[in-house]
This record gives sequence, C-alpha cells and structure tokens, in this order.
Amino acid sequence: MVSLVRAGAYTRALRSKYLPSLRTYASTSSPPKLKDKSLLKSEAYINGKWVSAKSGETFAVNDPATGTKITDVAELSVEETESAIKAAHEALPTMRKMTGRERSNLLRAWHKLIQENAEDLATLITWENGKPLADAKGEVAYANSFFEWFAEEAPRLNGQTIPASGPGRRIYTLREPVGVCGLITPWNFPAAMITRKIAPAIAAGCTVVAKSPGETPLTASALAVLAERAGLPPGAINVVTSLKNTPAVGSALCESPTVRKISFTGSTNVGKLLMRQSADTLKKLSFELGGNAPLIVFDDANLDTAVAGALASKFRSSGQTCVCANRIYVQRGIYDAFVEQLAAGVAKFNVGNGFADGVTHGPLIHARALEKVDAHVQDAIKKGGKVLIGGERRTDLGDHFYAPTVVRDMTADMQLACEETFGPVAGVFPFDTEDEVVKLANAAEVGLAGYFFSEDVTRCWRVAERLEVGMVGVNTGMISDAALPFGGVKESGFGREGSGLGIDEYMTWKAVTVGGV
Ligand SMILES: NC(=O)c1ccc[n+]([C@@H]2O[C@H](COP(=O)([O-])OP(=O)(O)OC[C@H]3O[C@@H](n4cnc5c(N)ncnc54)[C@H](O)[C@@H]3O)[C@@H](O)[C@H]2O)c1
Ligand SMILES: O=CCCC(=O)O
Repeated sequence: MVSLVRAGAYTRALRSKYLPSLRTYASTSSPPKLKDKSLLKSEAYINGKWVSAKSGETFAVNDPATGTKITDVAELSVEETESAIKAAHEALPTMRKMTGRERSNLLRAWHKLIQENAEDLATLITWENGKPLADAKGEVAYANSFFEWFAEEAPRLNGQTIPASGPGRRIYTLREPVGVCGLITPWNFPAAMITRKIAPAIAAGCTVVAKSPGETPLTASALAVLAERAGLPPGAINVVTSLKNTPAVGSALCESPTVRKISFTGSTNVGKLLMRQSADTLKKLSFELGGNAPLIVFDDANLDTAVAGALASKFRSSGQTCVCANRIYVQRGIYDAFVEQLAAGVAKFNVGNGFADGVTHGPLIHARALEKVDAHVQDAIKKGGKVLIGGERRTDLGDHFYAPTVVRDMTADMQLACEETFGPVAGVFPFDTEDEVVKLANAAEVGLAGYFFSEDVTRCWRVAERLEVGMVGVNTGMISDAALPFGGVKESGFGREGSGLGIDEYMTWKAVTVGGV
C-alpha cells in the first residue's frame, strides 16, 4: 500500500511534467461507421454461403472500450463445423489442380481488396479488439503482407532430384498440399493471426476451416467477404463462428479424420488440449503458444535505444501480444537511469478509446485480462516491488482499462516472473552478471521471443545463441515481419509461420523412386 501511495505521487509528478502531451479520452459517443457496410457480417461462411446457426443461437460481440454490443454473431455447432469440413474436403481437388501461379493470382486479388478496404478493416479491428486505430491500420498492413509474401511463394513450390544410392534408379520429390486445414486463432490480432495461416495454406493448395476468435469474429468474416470477391472457389475458405461452443468446435476439427492439419495460435494450455485431441488422427500440427519474453539491458547498452525498445515491445497492444517483453532484466550499473527513463516514457502514453485522436493505448480485451494484470501488480507490491507509474485500473475510462505500469525492484518469486501477464505491466528486475541473467531468462518453461540490448558485438553474438527462444531481438523491440520465421521452442510450441519456412507447414514431401533407368 505504501508503495502505491508513493507511486500515486510519482505518477502525478511525471504527469504534470509531461502534461502537454498527456491526455486521456473517455468513450466516444457515436458508433463507428464502415464505408462498406456489407463487410459487417453476423453469419458464418460455409461453402461460399453466409449461414446462420440452425439452432438460431447467437453470441454478442462487444466493444471492449465502451462495453456496448456491436452485433450478434451466429453460434455454430459441431454439426455445422462438420459441414464446413465437408465443404473444404470437396473443394480440395479444385485447389490442388490449380497451378501455383493461379493460386498466387487469387492471393494477389485478395491482397488488393484488403488494401482497398484497409480503413474499414482497421475500423472493425479497433471496434472489436480495442487497439488504437493507428495500430489497427498497422495490423491490416501486417496481415496483408502475408498474402503478398505467400503469393510470391506459391509459384515456387519446387521439389528436388536426389542421386540414388544404387545404380538404375532415380529419386525425385514432389511437394503436395497436406489437405483440409483447421485453423484456430486468438483475438489479439483479429486479422494478422488468421492471414498468417490462410495465406500459406491457400498458396500450398490446401483448403481451410478457420474457427474465428469468439471475442473478435468480425474482422475474420470481413476478410471472408473479400475472399469471395477475390474469386476464391466455394469451400476453399470456410469461417466458423462460435463463442460458447468453441471447445466442441475445436474438438470436432481436431478429431475429424478429414482434417489433416491443425494450426493453432493461443495459450499453451489450450495448445496441449488440442494436441491430445489430434493424437488419434495423427495430424500435422503447428502451435504458436504462450510467451514470457525476457528483455535484457546490459550496462553497455545505449540507454535511449534500450528504453525505446522496451516501451515498444512491452506496451504494444497494451501488452497483449505473445512476443511482448514480460520480464525486463536490467544490469545494476544502468538500473536506476533505465527505470526512471522507462517511467517517463510511459507517462507520455495517452490511454483511451482507440478511435479517439492521439490515443496510443487502448483497453484490455475483457474483465479476466484485467484481473490477471491486477493480480500480478498486487503480488509484486506485496513482495516488495515499487510501482513507479500506473498500478491501477482506469475506471474513469471504462471497465477494461488498466494504467500502463512500471514496477521496479522485482524479484524471481513474483508471479510476473513465472507467468505471462498479457497486459501493460513492465516489471523491472536488477541483475549483476551475464551468466546470471541468461540463467534467469532461460528459467521459463516457454521460449517464444527474447530481446537484449548491448553495444558489445561479441556479447551480441554470444547472448543471441544462449537464449532458449525461437526469436531474438538484438537492440530492437520490434521483430514482427512476414519475412521472419515466427515461432517458439519449449512450451511456446513448434512450427514456423511466415518466411520461406511457413509454407512447409501446409505441405508434405512425396518421394518418387523410378527404377530400371
Ligand atoms: N505464439 C503466438 O504467436 C501467439 C499469438 C497470440 C497469442 N498467443 C497466446 O495466446 C494467449 C492469449 O490468448 P487467450 O488467453 O485468449 O488464449 P486461449 O488459448 O484461451 O484462446 C485463443 C483462441 O483459442 C480458441 N480456443 C480457446 N479455447 C479453445 C478450446 N478448448 N478448443 C478450441 N479452441 C479454443 C479461441 O478461439 C480463442 O480465441 C497468450 O498465452 C498468448 O501468448 C500466442
Ligand atoms: O501475438 C502474437 C503475434 C504478434 C506478432 O505477430 O507480432
């Protein structure tokens, strides 16, 4: 409590220092408008048709900034998921028969439509997810870059010729689409998480049943409207919407013998469940799961670069990305200067409704997310952490807002050290030596992203190799790129999305041996 009281005074001091740029916004009053209203869909998309649930059931999609309902969306059942799987299966020969160039052209047409409708797509993202409109526009561009990237990959699905071990035989390989793919994605990037899967699947010649996130289904459905306009054949892309029925829909996808591949982005616990459910049909799997990224600042770092990197990585989407820095380790020689400058950077944030001008950070997705964030902050305070800024709910803005927070004097026994917060809390831990911090960084069960800041080139090589993660940012807090092989190690899952590797997740290698040559 004492440290919170002090934090309040400190926050006020920082705020008054930066007041000219510090504004907060209450909820905007009128609902957002789309230029093309037909992009707002309440139905699911199966076999080229927009369908309601046979049961008539729906679920509400709410604006996390205001709590108001945007619309009701069809709550699909297992039976309807099975009809989507059937449609995808029937569309498979059409997609397989196309040349890579033809599939590339479909992706290009879709890419062009996304560009043309970028503003509406960004509006939908901000509306259902809450992130600031500028970030939502950035997400649309990022999401669309996967169409461009995999449109370029589709015509180049080359196999190999391999010299055989004995005489008279020749070996060559064919790369073939794996088949019907079940895609399950989360709410934090309503566009990019789904395009990162659909684009390589279509490029490879697969068909898909995408289960859109229950919290944010509207962006995925708008993308399906554009897929239809781009000329994707019926059944090639199916979008199943559900909230309450999500576990049943998920197991229908995992247990179906027709579905040959599951690609999932979400938490490690749900990933483990889906892996168990997929075991009986031995599916190909790609899992992009939870992270708990370490961000390390060595004494020899450039302080400004390190602070900018930490602010960008930690507070992107209000801390709700799987690659957000979660544990910030700072060497003792630079510790006090770093935490001061980090808190000063946070004081410049504008928290509010993502549609309001100048807002840099929006709400969290739902009440559960806020509870976890607050529990991590309270636990840190109880164990000796000192809140420099934030540390409280912003009930003045709405039910889902949490003040961006910096806590210093963090220790390894705190919850935030062991669990992904998935919210706007920067917990800063002091350390003394490189060996010590590498050990701390690698102590997590997960290993998705890791970051460090140092101007010593030999250290840069060494630490990049020592971190047990799938992706490392050296002197940068921003790593996301369609060109990057995105994925983790340990309990962050397996498989890579984007890059030259991403398409292989949707293909199989067939080896052909020709005898009597
Ligand atoms: N590695 C990555 O690329 C990546 C990206 C985004 C989020 N994540 C992780 O996701 C987590 C945050 O999202 P969350 O808490 O909503 O995760 P979550 O696993 O609870 O839900 C993610 C999505 O999975 C689906 N889902 C949930 N339960 C399911 C079930 N029983 N069967 C089938 N599908 C189910 C839902 O559509 C949901 O939107 C964090 O751990 C974060 O690190 C990872
Ligand atoms: O949240 C996970 C994905 C974030 C990204 O692709 O940058």
